[in-house]
Amino acid sequence: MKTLNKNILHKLNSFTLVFSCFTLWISGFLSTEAEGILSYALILSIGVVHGANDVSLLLKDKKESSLKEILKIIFIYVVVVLGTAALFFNFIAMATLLFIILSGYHFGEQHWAIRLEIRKKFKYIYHTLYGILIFSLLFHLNETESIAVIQDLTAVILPDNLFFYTSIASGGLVILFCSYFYIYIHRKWQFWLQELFFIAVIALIFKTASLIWAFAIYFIIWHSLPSLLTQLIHIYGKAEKDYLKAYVKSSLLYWIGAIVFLLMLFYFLQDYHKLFISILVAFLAAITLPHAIVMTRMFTHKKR
Ligand SMILES: CC1=C(/C=C/C(C)=C/C=C/C(C)=C/C=C/C=C(C)/C=C/C=C(C)/C=C/C2=C(C)CCCC2(C)C)C(C)(C)CCC1
Repeated sequence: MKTLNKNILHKLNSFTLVFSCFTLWISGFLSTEAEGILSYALILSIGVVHGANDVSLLLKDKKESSLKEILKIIFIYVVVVLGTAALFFNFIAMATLLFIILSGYHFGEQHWAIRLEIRKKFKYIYHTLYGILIFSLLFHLNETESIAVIQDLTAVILPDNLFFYTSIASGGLVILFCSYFYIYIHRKWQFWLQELFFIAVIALIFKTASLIWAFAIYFIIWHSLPSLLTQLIHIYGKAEKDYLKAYVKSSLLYWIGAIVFLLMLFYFLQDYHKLFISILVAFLAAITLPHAIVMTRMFTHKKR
């Protein structure tokens, strides 16, 4: 998959910024409870749907998509999800750390793969660093809440200021990489200034909103919707209303499967965690690995 066409990218950037401002504006009218409910509704609808078409994405490269082939992919996917969940609960602290790093890579890849072609030897490390910067800012700017959720999830009490230091370290490394990319790949200072502006907007959202609302805004507006657009272009060649309908239709069963899985996790884990958000993190951790693999395959498609 190539970087997005300039026109489409321009529209996507404008949409992302306008909607981010809109969500910040409406949060002024919402109570904390309403913000929480809206966040979970968005994460479990648009957020989960953006990963529910992974089977179609995998089948896209195959010549034939027989029922046997579909069932085989679903079987492997379910095994990876259950295996990750089992690993998560047996080594919860280590698994949470790995999950945050993998999520960083996945979020960084979605942001950059459509904007800039980076050579393989830098790509994985840079995408991961960028995502770690995003998570560090989210956790640092909502420090008390983040430390409480991580404690509820893993029983580990993190020191104050940890995320301040990870923000500085990842931010410094991202700036180093960007300076290199500016010199050797893309000598357009307007592009880099715009990226700096995006980081400032994201930090403002994280500072103003509660933890779950800030995460939901980033996850939906900055990650899931751009991912949906990229997937539509990859599967159908264009992002049009009818294709979106077809995408949602073919995602439906997998979406229901994922929600049933979340309900099962809730049933088994409710006595172990005080906060629902901890169960949500465990759920996302279990379904992220296969989804991240499918997305990396999609982004590297054209090189095969
Ligand atoms: C196909 C299929 C399916 C489905 C799937 C799906 C539906 C997917 C999705 C996917 C997805 C949908 C993904 C997502 C991702 C996400 C992410 C990557 C996130 C991350 C996050 C984070 C890392 C965070 C965290 C935190 C913490 C840690 C603390 C504080 C709070 C917070 C939350 C911020 C199933 C299973 C049924 C099976 C069959 C096949």
